[in-house]
Amino acid sequence: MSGIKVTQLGRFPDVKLIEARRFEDARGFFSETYSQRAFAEAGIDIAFVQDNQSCSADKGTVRGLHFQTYPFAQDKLVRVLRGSILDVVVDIRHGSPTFGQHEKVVLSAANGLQLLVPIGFAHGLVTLEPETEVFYKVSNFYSAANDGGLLWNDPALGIDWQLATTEPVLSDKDRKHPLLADLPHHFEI
Ligand SMILES: Cc1cn([C@H]2C[C@H](O)[C@@H](COP(=O)(O)OP(=O)(O)O[C@H]3O[C@H](C)C(=O)[C@H](O)[C@H]3O)O2)c(=O)[nH]c1=O
Repeated sequence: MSGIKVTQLGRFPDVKLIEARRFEDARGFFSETYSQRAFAEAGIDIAFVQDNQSCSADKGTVRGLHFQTYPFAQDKLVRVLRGSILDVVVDIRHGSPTFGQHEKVVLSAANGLQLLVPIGFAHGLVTLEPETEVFYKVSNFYSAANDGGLLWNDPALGIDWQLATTEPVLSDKDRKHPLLADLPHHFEI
């Protein structure tokens, strides 16, 4: 049975940690990392339309916190091909009892864990090793006009990124996102 194991990530019922079976032998391993059938059988029936991959040369690289707004809002299925990340999700659904709260989890090539980040959550990561490669499927196409963000180190979020230094490697864009208090009501429940 190739099935997947699905568990909830912390306080967020809709954020799922997914473990796909690894068939190990003397050569290494094989894994069906994504199967529309296995995911649907586990209650995850999302039509992914685009695959993304990023490589970060340095440990301590922060990417995020990102989301796309409607009509290009995206669910994301994130995994690590090489190295490891601390993956962070923040509930940005106004009206949610957990609005502004976050959960985080280590995803690595070694643990093979995947994270399903649904629409309504901002997503970010910090690399824990050099040359870390992240792969993720998304349920809507890229739209620069709908590219949203939240400031990674907003004190109101209280995220411990476990950085060895105070300054991460960061894009100029990621230095300029709004604070949670100033975030427009892109998502509401
Ligand atoms: C996301 C994306 C970007 N691009 C272009 C736009 C920029 O010229 C360049 C780098 O984009 P960006 O700096 O937004 O890439 P990251 O900082 O890795 O952001 C991503 O990583 C964080 C963790 C996320 O969760 C987002 O899905 C995603 O925004 O690729 C595209 O052409 N298509 C795309 O789907």
